[in-house]
Amino acid sequence: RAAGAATVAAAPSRGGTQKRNPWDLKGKVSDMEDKVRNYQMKVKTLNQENEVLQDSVSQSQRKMVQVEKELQIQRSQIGEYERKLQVLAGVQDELEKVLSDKNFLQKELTNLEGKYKVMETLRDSQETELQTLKLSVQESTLARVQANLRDSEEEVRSLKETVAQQKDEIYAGEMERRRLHNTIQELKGNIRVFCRVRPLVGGGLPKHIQLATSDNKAITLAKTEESHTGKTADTQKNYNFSFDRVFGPRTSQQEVFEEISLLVQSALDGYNVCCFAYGQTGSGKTYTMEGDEFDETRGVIPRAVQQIFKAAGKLGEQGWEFTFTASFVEIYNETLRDLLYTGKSSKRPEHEIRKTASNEVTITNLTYERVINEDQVLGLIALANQNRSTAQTAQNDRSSRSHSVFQLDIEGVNAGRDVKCKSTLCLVDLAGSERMVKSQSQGDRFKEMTAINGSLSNLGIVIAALANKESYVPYRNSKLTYLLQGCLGGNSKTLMFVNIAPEPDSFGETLNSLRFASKVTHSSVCICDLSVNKKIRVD
Ligand SMILES: Nc1ncnc2c1ncn2[C@@H]1O[C@H](COP(=O)(O)OP(=O)(O)OP(=O)(O)O)[C@@H](O)[C@H]1O
Repeated sequence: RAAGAATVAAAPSRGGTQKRNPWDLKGKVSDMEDKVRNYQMKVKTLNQENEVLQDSVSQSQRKMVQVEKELQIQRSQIGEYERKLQVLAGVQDELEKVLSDKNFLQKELTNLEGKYKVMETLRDSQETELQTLKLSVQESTLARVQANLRDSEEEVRSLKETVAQQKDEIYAGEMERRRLHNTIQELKGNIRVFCRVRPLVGGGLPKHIQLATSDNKAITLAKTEESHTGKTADTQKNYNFSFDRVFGPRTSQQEVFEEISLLVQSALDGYNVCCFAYGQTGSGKTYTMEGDEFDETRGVIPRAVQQIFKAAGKLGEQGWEFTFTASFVEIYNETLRDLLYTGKSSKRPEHEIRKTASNEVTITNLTYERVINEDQVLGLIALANQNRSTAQTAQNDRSSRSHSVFQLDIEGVNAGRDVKCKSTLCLVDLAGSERMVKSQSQGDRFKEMTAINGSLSNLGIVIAALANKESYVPYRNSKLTYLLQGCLGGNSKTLMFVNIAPEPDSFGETLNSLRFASKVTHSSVCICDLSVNKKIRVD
């Protein structure tokens, strides 16, 4: 306002700076009016300006309020930012920490990488070293193994030589054993006769039969002859016989078999072996040959079969391989019957004895069964017995009147030695040898009797001819001897059991049996007193 006042004071008056005369009051009033107007103008202007200014002040105040508001907002934003900044500072601290951690880890990593590289280098060098070591170890091991191998080969070679040598020795020993065994058997006689006395049915010992206890080879049959006149004393006639062995009524099946087992061994050694049981019905032939089902009372056939398979198994260790073929045939009325036949009875084939080109005896249409063990053979024996008993029911007492022939063909091959052996073990249960009064026999019975007598006496003749080494042996005179031709004679071993019944009423038959057997064993020697013989009734 001072400036405004100054401006008013300085406002030009009319005529500018022309000074009014002191008198000129009018002029002076006009001037003053001019000045007031001027001032009023100026006040107006100033008021206007003031209004403008007040407007602008209120505007500015509003703006200031606005600005303050904004400032407030800004402040609160700044506060917000400051909080965020604080948070960010915390985050930054965290980040810095992480960063420093990262740096630390980075350093560690670099450190570890360095170490890893060192380790890698170490590993590489160690691997190279190991490789070198391995190679050298392998080489030395290889050399050692090769040396061991050479030693082992040498050892194996020498062992092989020893084994071959031992095998040779065993083989030579086996051959020597066979030779000696055969020599012993030949010394004992290729034809032997054993006598076996059956126990009395009620037990005890028969009075008319005396056995020599000294050597078990003699048997005496005593017959008391009553005085015909009554004036002289009764006389006792003794009939003495000697055989290769006499078995008393108490002899067990085992003891009997011990004697035969040597012959069974001969069969495996390649010699034909034939074992007969001769005697009247009920004298113990079947008991001797087959026995019964109990272990201790088993007879020759099951024991022989057991021994054969056992011995074959042992010879197998020395390179021998055996094949066994079994057959079982019955001869009844000079007719052959297959005891192993299992077909229909209506289709039962007929059989003929034939000789092959190699002079071997064979029977047409007969069952020849390959067997590999004892049980199989025992099964066949059971089948044969079944077949026999079927025929027996159809024809009473038939088995006593037929011969049954069990044959086991044995073939041995020792491929390593290029040797073979072939033999037959023949075990025969003969028909009952009792004679019948001709007048009492008619029809079929007569035919049977003739057939039995014929074949048994022919068997005696054949064995006697063989024992006497006669040039002609009448094998073909009966089916039995024809069938057994291969097993009798030559190097074959023949054993005949003469079974005798101990009952006094069998005296005649017993004497006949002993005479028959005696004829076989001492064919050229007559032991019995023929004059006495004439007095004995044999029917
Ligand atoms: N040594 C013995 N010990 C005990 N019992 C025996 C003996 N010998 C035979 N026996 C018995 O006597 C009876 C007749 O024997 P076995 O059947 O063997 O005679 P066999 O001569 O074969 O007669 P068959 O000619 O009728 O066949 C049978 O019951 C048998 O068990």
